[in-house]
Amino acid sequence: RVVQLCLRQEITDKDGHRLPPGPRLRYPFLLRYPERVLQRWKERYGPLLSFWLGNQLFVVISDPVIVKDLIVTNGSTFSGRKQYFIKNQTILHGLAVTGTQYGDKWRQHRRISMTLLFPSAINSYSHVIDYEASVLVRSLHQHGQGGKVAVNPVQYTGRFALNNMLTISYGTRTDTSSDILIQRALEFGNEFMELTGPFNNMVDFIPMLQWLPSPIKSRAKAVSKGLFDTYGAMIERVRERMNAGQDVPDCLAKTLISSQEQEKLDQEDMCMLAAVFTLGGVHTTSSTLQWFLALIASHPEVQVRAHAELDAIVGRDSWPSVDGKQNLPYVRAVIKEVQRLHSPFWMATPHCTTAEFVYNGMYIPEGTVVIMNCYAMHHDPVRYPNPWAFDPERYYADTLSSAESSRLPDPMQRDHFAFGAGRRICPGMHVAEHSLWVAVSRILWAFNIEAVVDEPINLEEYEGKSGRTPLPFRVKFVPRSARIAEILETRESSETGVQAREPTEE
Ligand code: HEM
Repeated sequence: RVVQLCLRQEITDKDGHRLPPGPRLRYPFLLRYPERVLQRWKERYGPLLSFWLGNQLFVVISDPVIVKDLIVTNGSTFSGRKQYFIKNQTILHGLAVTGTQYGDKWRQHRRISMTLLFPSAINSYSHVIDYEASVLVRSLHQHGQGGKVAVNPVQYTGRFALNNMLTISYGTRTDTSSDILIQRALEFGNEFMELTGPFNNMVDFIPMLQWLPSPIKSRAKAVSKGLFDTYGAMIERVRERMNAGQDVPDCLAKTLISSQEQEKLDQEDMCMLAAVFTLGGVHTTSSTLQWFLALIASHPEVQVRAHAELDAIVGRDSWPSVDGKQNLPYVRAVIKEVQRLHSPFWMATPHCTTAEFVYNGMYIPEGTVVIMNCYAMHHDPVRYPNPWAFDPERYYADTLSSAESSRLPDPMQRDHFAFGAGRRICPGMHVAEHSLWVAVSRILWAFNIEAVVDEPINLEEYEGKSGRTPLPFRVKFVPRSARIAEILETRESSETGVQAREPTEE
């Protein structure tokens, strides 16, 4: 019996189809950097492999064509979510779109959140993202004392991403990067990413452990309570403002409150729907910006090329416009290359089968967790020659947005898989791309981003088990022109139309 518990279980369907090949042992969890293990297994067992963690069967896809065949074309079978004990049951209570089982509730919650995330909806708040980008660049300039002092960018990228999400979710923003709400939201985000890796928690795969008290269970409960308390209170604040007849800007909370009865949403639904923008959109966008800064400071030759393009097309008297993407193909390519080389999620978010399926003679049972192995796909030398190099040139001629690219008939032509695939593809991808564009193009326009002597930036290791951020690092933001401070000054005086939080709640 003990041997059985340690060995792979070979199961077949009624026609004798076997599972995709995989390692002979059954594991209780996978250690840190599981993508490296999966890469080795991919070399050994091929682009569709299977393995067991405790009682859970996983299938790992490392090939874009198989992703398309299974997750996109057969989305009706491959769009479930495993109800992980820690992530989905304890923290998210099976909600928050990302944690919701495939079905009517997921459809309803995804539809509601999309009302704020469609490209047409973004137009109504793109001026806010524009404004937040100027706050970001100005803070880096000020706190970096014009390039004299090295800066750890985490608070600044965090505030940029958080304010964008707070605006969309609650029509509000925070004023300083040391604001307690920013700290708390970033801490929740980091803790959530630490606790919710797809392979790390033994308790997710050995059910009897779920009955025992454990530090990880306590931490998960604390995050869950924090999410409900913080975001629930913020919804109530919007409700109070609406009840008092105040002019509340259009935002998710307002949509939820206005349609609460019609959509039959309870308080848990509302909290988790509102929380997901902050959970899904802040850590991801902020970490992509941090990887951008880590990579660009480590590759001066890329920076020189980007600056040459900016000088030739935009000049130094005004900065890149919100819709100037098509005129700056190299800067646009830098963003895609950052997302390829350092996607925040190497495993996307695991899908789960809602029925059994046979693919090329291999059996995938109902309830199998299906992993898109972005790490392997993003480092495939056939699709990306010299795959470990940071080389934006490879995307120079790619004029498509990531959403357009995800719909290409040939999956080998898709830009990258950082936003996942199929029916669960990231609904925030339009706003994420928009935010990344304004932040990256303007930071590049404003500064030479320089590594600090004797402080090497680590591009190999990272923090977070589900979402990845670089280890702490510092860079210098050296202004590229004497007029930058003046230009930033005039830009930041523009109106946002959103409310800063009341100081009493700091
Ligand atoms: C660079 C930024 C971002 C990255 C890399 C990213 C990545 C992802 C990935 C990989 C998934 C899983 C897709 C799948 O299951 O196939 C996902 C899902 C999701 N993302 Fe994003 N995301 C980003 C920004 C955002 C933003 C800004 C929002 C909200 C405004 C957001 C909200 C969501 C939601 C709600 C889901 C769950 C979708 C579902 O299960 O149906 N994300 N994201």
